[in-house]
Amino acid sequence: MASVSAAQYGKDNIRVYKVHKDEKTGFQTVVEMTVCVLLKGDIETSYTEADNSVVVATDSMKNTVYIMAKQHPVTPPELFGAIVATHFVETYKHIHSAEVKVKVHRWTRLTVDGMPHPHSFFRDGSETRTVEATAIEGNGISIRSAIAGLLVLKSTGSAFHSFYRDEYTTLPDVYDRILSTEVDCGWKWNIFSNINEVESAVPKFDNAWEAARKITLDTFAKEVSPSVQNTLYKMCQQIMAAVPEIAAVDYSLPNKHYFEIDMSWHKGLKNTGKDAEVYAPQSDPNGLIQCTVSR
Ligand SMILES: O=c1[nH]c(=O)c2[nH]c(=O)[nH]c2[nH]1
Repeated sequence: MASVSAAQYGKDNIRVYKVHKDEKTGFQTVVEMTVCVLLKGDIETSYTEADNSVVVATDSMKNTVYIMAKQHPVTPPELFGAIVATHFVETYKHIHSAEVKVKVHRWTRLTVDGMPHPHSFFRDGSETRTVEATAIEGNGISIRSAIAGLLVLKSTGSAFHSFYRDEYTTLPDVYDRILSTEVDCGWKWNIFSNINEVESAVPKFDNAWEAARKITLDTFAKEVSPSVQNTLYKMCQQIMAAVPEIAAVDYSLPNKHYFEIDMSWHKGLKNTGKDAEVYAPQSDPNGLIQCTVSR
């Protein structure tokens, strides 16, 4: 008889919105999130014997996320994720691990007539702030914070040459190219023993996110990049130095290619090398450069 060697289940794509209304100033602040909850524990019999008595319904998980959002702060997402994850392992004796992913969508306050508007917002790009908080019974809470979907491009200040050449190589050395990527950058915090430790760390979460975002964008802009690999590593080093409480930083960067278009066939038009102005953006295939840097 085959046995279950790994099992988890939960609710994905739980969409939640919370508004904070400041009665004094009349200003409202909004948070929109997409949450995923995955539970592990003594649940094998639900798979092997149709024993639903061990199944906390995924519908109940959705309800729990709504109730937790009402009863607790939803910011920073690290704290909210840790609260929800801890709830599941503490509430159900047979659940030993809960992984909660919180993806925060951007609602940026509108400026109207030069003033921040009290209750109107716009979606500022597809970037999200994401958190994976995992509570494991007896083993504390692990948290990975991340920036995802931050699309950037530089029109010069990037090169790629002197790479390995063999009979499969057609790419020429390039000393001036376009560099574009969609940043996925994560940082793992040292393990928290319990929810109180996460609460004490609250001011650090926003600071780390701001530092990682600034370092990523500043380095992308300022560095003359010899490769995605090296630029990514320089970002990792700076984030590790800026946030002492993290154990590791990881990046996953697609290299979104922009191809030169040879127009010499049309009346000798010059559009390559230093004359390149019109390019063909490629949707696929793309390079994919990943790295994790630890202490
Ligand atoms: O920055 C780069 N890294 C690579 O590994 C690579 N490979 C490639 O074809 N172009 C690039 N660019």
